[in-house]
Amino acid sequence: MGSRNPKRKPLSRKEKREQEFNEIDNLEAKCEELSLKDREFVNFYELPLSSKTLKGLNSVHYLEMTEIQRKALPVALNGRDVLGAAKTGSGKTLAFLIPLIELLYRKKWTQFDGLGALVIAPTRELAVQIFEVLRAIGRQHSLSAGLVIGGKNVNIEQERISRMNILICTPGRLLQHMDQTVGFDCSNLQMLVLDEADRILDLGFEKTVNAIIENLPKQRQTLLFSATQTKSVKDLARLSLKNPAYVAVHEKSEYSTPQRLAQHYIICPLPQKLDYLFSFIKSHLKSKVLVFLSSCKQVRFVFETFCKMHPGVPLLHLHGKQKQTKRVEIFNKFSNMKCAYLFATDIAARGLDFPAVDWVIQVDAPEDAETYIHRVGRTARYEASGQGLLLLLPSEEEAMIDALKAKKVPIEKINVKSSKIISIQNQLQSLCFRDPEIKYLGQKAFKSYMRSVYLQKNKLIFKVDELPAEKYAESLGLPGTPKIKFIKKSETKNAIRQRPKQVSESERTTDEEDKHYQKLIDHEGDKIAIDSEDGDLLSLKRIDHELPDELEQKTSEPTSKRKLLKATSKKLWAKDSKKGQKLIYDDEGNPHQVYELQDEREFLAAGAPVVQKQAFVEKELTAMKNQDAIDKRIAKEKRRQKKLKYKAKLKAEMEAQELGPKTVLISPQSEDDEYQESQEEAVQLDKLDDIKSYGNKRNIESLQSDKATSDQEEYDGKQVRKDNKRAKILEVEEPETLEDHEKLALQLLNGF
Ligand SMILES: Nc1ncnc2c1ncn2[C@@H]1O[C@H](COP(=O)(O)OP(=O)(O)OP(=O)(O)O)[C@@H](O)[C@H]1O
Repeated sequence: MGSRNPKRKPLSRKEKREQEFNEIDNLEAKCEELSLKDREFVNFYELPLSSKTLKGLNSVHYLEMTEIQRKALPVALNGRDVLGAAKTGSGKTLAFLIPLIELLYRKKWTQFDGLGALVIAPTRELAVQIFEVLRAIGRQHSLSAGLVIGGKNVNIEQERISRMNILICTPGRLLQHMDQTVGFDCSNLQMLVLDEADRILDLGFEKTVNAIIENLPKQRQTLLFSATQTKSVKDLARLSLKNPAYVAVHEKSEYSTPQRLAQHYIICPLPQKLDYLFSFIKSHLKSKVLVFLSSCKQVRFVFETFCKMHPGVPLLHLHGKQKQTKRVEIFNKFSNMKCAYLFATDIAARGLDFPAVDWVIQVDAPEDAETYIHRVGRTARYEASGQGLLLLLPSEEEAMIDALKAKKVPIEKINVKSSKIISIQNQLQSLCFRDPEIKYLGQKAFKSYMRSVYLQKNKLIFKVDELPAEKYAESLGLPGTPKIKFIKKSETKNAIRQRPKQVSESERTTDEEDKHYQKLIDHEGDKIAIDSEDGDLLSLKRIDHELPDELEQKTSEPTSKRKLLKATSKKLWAKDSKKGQKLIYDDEGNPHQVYELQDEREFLAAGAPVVQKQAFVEKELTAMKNQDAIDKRIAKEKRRQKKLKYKAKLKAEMEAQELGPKTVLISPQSEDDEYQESQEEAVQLDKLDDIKSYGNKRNIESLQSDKATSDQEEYDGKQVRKDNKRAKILEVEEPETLEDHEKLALQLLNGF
């Protein structure tokens, strides 16, 4: 007889704590030994990890480590600072989250110890994603974790933030809490992680990140991870790294991008970019594709117009000007879709782990090779394969390809059969013509594209002077080329002066795009101003751009009370400023005053006013009559063509069915309304199909009354109802000649 397993007595709280403390002592010793070992670990359980973390990893099926995890985890668990670099999609997130959880666990961190670890990510989406991974693998631990990103209610965050042990945040919002939230204390911080470290340490975030670091204790462990890692000594000094371990697993590999990623580029003239993109979509309807464009406005224009052209696949768009809830919704939606196109700015370029993306298309060239690598890395993640396609203008090809080759990106040129390209220019033109909002979006997209090219740092790739501006505007469907004016830095001083030094939190954005411009401006000697209706001067949004002291004083301290009053009173300002002028534009786009007076001498020379008036009236009358006659002829011809077409169709159908006597069913309708005509014609043809199957007059009558009823439901105008009541059936031999038609028309006019 086998003895039954005696039921184990559950451990008391004290016993549990003792067991945990034993485990921790054991782990501490093993982690210290890690520096001595030169052993390759393969599975997570081989590392000195807590049973809680191992359970968490197991629950999401992470068993075997990826290369970066194998190399970075032992070093980080040993307590050293780490500079981790590995290809996109190679599992860097776990390489910093596991040491973070383990460190706090080994230090027996409790809610009373406050903030123990900080993870900083460049975009909100990436922060959300990291938070989700942390939640998944850390669920067995009793540590509290919070997500601190812009676009959420700051007050709610303020209430909770001081209770958190781990924070995942974007730089702007974190600094805001450091400045404003009472009781937010970082003095006990044990670990700082920068994901996409090179991005966080670059110029766009420089001042914010410096200010954050000033608030952190120097005694801490720091981990930096990115696919394109910084090695700048200056950057490392800023972070006070101590003897960091540089773990770059793919540095020696032949290529810097994933092995299963096939990368191609095509040369595409600027005015044909959207044709190429649309043609690609039409021929890849069963794919999941991420499309990168250079600005929010580009994204919006392409998204709105392509939606209206119904390509036959779901379209989504993601950019920094959307509300946070919308951004999260789109992120989740695209993640869960099998076939869809997501048009996005560079906010989607780094770190995001959308599952199973088949293609990444870069419609607008990336600012540099690093950005290319991050964008294209949204596909072929972990063990999956994927494809990348880059569209380059002829002027961009040489320098961009050189830059990519220098960064070990294997990219091949392919040619596209011009016969396969669908031109959408006419459709865009008609959309812009019909919908002023689309036209407005198009103008904005045009300007923002030109602006982004102008602002690019690498002038060997981006040559604004070589862009075919007019043709590009035409290709977007715009009726004319929007005016753009590039002005020198000195000319923008006034505009700068008028900007307040600080911007509100709602204006602060982690939007890659804005920072990207920001960064570029810092590099540029010149600034750019766009001559747009909303005074779209390229202004600096970010808080870390200060005005020179001198300028600041001029704006903030008016020299007299009168000036102060004037500066703050809209009424006084409006009184002194010039009144606006109303202009009318002719067909050629030339502006005219609303009332333009003829030169008096010319007017008198043309004869007496009464005679002139008479001549004018006669001239206009003749013109009207002529035009009227032309219109009538056209309308008549249209009606005739339509009748002939309808008759031929009917005849063919009758013959096919051998329905006996030829019958034409006519109902009263307005001949002017083409749309209604065609609708009713379609209805009649449908009904006739039914008639044919019954084949007798009674059915025809009942169908006619059916039609009257459905017409009444559809058009609720009185006249239509009246007409329908009067509707009769007219059976005639099919008219063969023009006389027959006229006779039939007369009968109809005379009420049969
Ligand atoms: N050990 C593992 N076993 C199985 N899958 C893993 C493992 N580690 C990571 N992954 C998966 O690999 C994918 C990419 O991981 P992750 O997002 O961490 O990559 P990354 O290196 O940070 O990429 P990027 O450079 O683009 O930010 C994720 O879907 C993740 O679930």
